[in-house]
Amino acid sequence: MVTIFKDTAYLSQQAAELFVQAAQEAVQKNGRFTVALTGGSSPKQLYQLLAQAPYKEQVPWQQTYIFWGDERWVPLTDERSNAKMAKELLLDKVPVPQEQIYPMWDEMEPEKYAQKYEQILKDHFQDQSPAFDLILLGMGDDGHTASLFPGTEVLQEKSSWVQAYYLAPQSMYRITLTAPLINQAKRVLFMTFGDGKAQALHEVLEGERNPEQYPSQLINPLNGSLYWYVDDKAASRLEKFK
Ligand SMILES: O=C1O[C@H](COP(=O)(O)O)[C@@H](O)[C@H](O)[C@H]1O
Repeated sequence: MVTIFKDTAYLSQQAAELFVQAAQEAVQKNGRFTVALTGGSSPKQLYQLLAQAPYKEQVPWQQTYIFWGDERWVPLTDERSNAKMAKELLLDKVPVPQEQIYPMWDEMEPEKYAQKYEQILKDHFQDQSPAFDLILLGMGDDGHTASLFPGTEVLQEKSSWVQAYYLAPQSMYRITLTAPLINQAKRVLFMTFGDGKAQALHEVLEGERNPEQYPSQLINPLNGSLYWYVDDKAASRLEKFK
């Protein structure tokens, strides 16, 4: 489902509503809410809203488990860290138990940590299917999402849940949930704003299938719902969805 918003404040408000709904439903059904956060600029307003009334009081934080969709492989004190941003804008301001927060970082080799993170997820989901209640995603101007970048090997991944790899153009390691795992989610929400994303958004939603170039095309939950919340700038090249 694609929803086009005139302003990003309203878009983020609707994203906060969806977050609350997903959290309340999950807790009512299964006693806990499992969410993967995203990094980048797109979720910042959402995180600020969730840390304030009325949303702060509506989310069952004590039953919430926080994971990440991806991370730049930098310490948690580094300005580029997706976890640092979420911590400062949201997690330090809400009563989510510390032991239920799983940042994607440790003092070890990234590939080893990817295996460890996968095990953490296996322990969390145990014998249930690894279906996040909600995964938040952004999309870069190049069509990447999470750390699924154009032309990278991780796009071919069919079985593992978490992968880390060196992203040469950025001279850094990245760690990411893989598309097969993301696609198990009950809800996936992309938030995408700005002119810079218009071409990629058009290609992802309306272009020929080419996930090697536009990895966001890989995201299509098997049994869940896919939401695209976009602003009118990002939507400016869409034809079918207007
Ligand atoms: O590097 C990243 O970029 C994407 C997109 O970021 P945005 O600034 O365009 O919202 C983000 O979704 C991802 O988590 C992050 O690692």
